[in-house]
Parts: sequence; C-alpha cells; structure tokens
Amino acid sequence: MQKIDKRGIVMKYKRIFGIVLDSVGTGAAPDADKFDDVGSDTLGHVGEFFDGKLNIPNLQKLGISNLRDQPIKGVAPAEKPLAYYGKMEEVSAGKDSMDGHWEMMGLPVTHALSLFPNGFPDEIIDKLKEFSGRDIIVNKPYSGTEVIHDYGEEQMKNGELIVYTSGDSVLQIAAHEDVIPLDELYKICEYARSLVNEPPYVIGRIIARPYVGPDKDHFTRTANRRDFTLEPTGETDLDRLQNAGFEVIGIGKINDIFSGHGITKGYHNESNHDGMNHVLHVMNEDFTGFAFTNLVDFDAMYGHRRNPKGFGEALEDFDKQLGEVMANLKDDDLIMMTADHGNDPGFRGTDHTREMVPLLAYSPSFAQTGQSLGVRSPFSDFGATVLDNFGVQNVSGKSFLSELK
Ligand SMILES: O=P(O)(O)O[C@H]1O[C@H](CO)[C@@H](O)[C@H]1O
Ligand SMILES: [Mn+2]
Ligand SMILES: [Mn+2]
Repeated sequence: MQKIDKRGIVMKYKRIFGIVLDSVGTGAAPDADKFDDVGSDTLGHVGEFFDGKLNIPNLQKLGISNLRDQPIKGVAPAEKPLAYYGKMEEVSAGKDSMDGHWEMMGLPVTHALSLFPNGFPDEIIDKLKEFSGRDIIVNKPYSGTEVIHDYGEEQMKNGELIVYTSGDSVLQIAAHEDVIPLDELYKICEYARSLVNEPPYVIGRIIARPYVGPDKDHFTRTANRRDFTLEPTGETDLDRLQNAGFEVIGIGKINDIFSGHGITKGYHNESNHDGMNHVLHVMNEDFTGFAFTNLVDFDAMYGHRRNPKGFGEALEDFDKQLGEVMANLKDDDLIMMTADHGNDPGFRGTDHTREMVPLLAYSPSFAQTGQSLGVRSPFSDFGATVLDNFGVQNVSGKSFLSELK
C-alpha cells in the first residue's frame, strides 16, 4: 500500500489527519503531584457523571476504553478495537495548549513559562497603563466569565482594562466592545506581547477577550477573541513538513498556536462542529500531507467552566461527526487523535489538569485488529510518526508508524 511521490519519497499514507480533542485527558500523569492535580481524570469523571449513559459508539469501537486502566463508565473496551491505541505522557514544563501542541510537533517546552499566581508585577502593569492611557483593574487569576460578571459594569463606567490570568502562562485582557474598540484592544495586546518575549518574563499567550451585553447578567464573550502566542522557539514538525514540500493544513486554533509557522493553509473554527465540518471539507480535497485540527470547545466551554454535562454532550456530538469522517476515509488515509492536556470538569478549580492523553490511530487499510501502542513519551512521538510517513527526519520522539498494519 505504499505510495511513491514525484520525488521518489515512499509514503505509507498519502494524507494524515491529526485531531486534537483539546483538554480531553485520560487520568493523572505521573508528575501530576507537581501541579496539584493528583486524582484528575477528564474522561473518567465525565463518564461517571453520565453514569453509564455516555454515548460515544465510534470512539468505543476504536478503543477509547482499551487505552485506559479503568474503562470509561458504560463504554466497554472493544473486543477487536479498530484503532491502535495508547496514552501519551507530556515532558514539557507546563500544561498549557502551547506546551502540548509544540511538544506533539517535536518541540517540547523545557523552560517553564512565567506564571503569575499573585498577579503581574508593576513593571508590566505600569507599561500597559502608560501605553493604553487606561487604568488597570483585577490583575489576578480569575475565571474569564466570572471576571466580566464581577467587573464588567465598572469597566463600562470608567473604561479601565480588566487584566487577569489563570493557572496557565497567559495575560488576558477583557474589554467591552462598546467601551474599548477591538482595534484598540488588539493594539494593546500586541504591545503586551512585545513586553514578555524574553526573560525575566516569558508569557505563553496574550489573549484579547472582548465581550458585549447591557449588564452583568447578560455579558457574553464574542468570537473576536484573539490569541497572541509566543513565536515557536525553534523549528517544529510543521515547518519540517512544509519545507519538504508537503501540504500542512491547520484547522482551528492550530494557526494561533504556531503563529502561522509551517502552515500552508488555515481554517478558523466557530465551534467543534464547524471544525469537524472543516475536516470533512478538506477530506474532499486532493492533497498530500498533514491536516492538523484543534477542537477547543471541550476546553474553553466545558473544562474551564467545570461543566461535565456539557463536556460529555460535546464528546457525543464529536463522536457523531467522527462517524462521518471515518466513513469518508480512504485506504491511504490515516487518522490520529489525541489531546494536549486535561481539564477535568469534575476536579477542583478552573484550570487545566496534568493528565495523560489518549492516542488513537486508525486507517481503513489496517489488516489486523488494533494493538496497544503503550505509553508514548514525549508527545513528540505523534509528530515523529507523521514525519516518518513522509520520509522527513525528526529531532524529538520515536515514530510508531511501523507498528500500524
Ligand atoms: O477563564 P477563561 O477566560 O476562559 O480562561 C481560560 O482560557 C485560557 C486560555 O485557554 C486558559 O488559560 C484559561 O484561563
Ligand atoms: Mn488546550
Ligand atoms: Mn484552556
């Protein structure tokens, strides 16, 4: 089933579809104690919340419970899993999306990014005040929906910037769209980005968080959110693929996470559903390379909001569309699914959780039942497998391509 492209490169698969189910972790990682996340288990706790009724038949057939020590409640391990299955363990210093995705693409984040559990120091805040000509309020870790509920009306009166953070390396600025126009907000964020690219402060993301609404009970955040991510600190597997002449399609947050590096074509997602529609759309196109998708609703809408019901329903919706995707896969397509970190809606707090992530790899051309791929670490094994398929040299991780048959 091997293909040979124009340049004589031998490929097992012509197209690889990588899908990151953002924050869908599968149990505390061995180093979870360092993050105070012992006992977290996103998939396990969502399953328990549904008390045996979580309806994810496609993930079930692929082997989502086979990869776990304890099956998800009500989701039996498949007798003959369709996919090769395993878990991945992160080595990066943090548990943010950036760390997870960069590590998956061969660039583990070994230096911890700056965190601000007590708020940002004066030297950053003073510069932001001076640049924007606005006062700054809050300046501490907060949930983004709660912060606009608690401080949005004050901002509408006085026009300050609501600056807040979380357990991640993020500086977020919430602003009512009628009070601080989007252009102005983005300029302030760009300026903030320029302040924190080098030690002593290296922040993963500056996030513009615009919202609208008449009063605190009706404020909603808009799709005009924008992430200003640290530029990748080196080459990633996406660059390597692109440089070797393959197509690299980024769907959803992928473009932001890699600041556009190594991506030949990008699609913005309005939602998980929209993201899966983009996957279905690109499946109809004839390309040779890698389509990399991030589905962020699990994380942003349900994990951080500690909403296990919404989380499970989002998994059920995803599973339906996954069925469609599977039906459209060609023999020389490979689909690989994983996650970038956990965000257990049954756990304390509102932050990501340091978890193992699931790994499922499936092609309709597999001749045998899926086998265990074991525990893979670093996450870079994912990207190494993609590179291996396209005959491109990797620098981090170990390919499992030869195990897929
Ligand atoms: O509470 P909200 O504003 O959704 O913020 C969440 O979103 C950030 C970026 O994904 C995370 O770091 C977390 O703090
Ligand atoms: Mn994430
Ligand atoms: Mn998140």
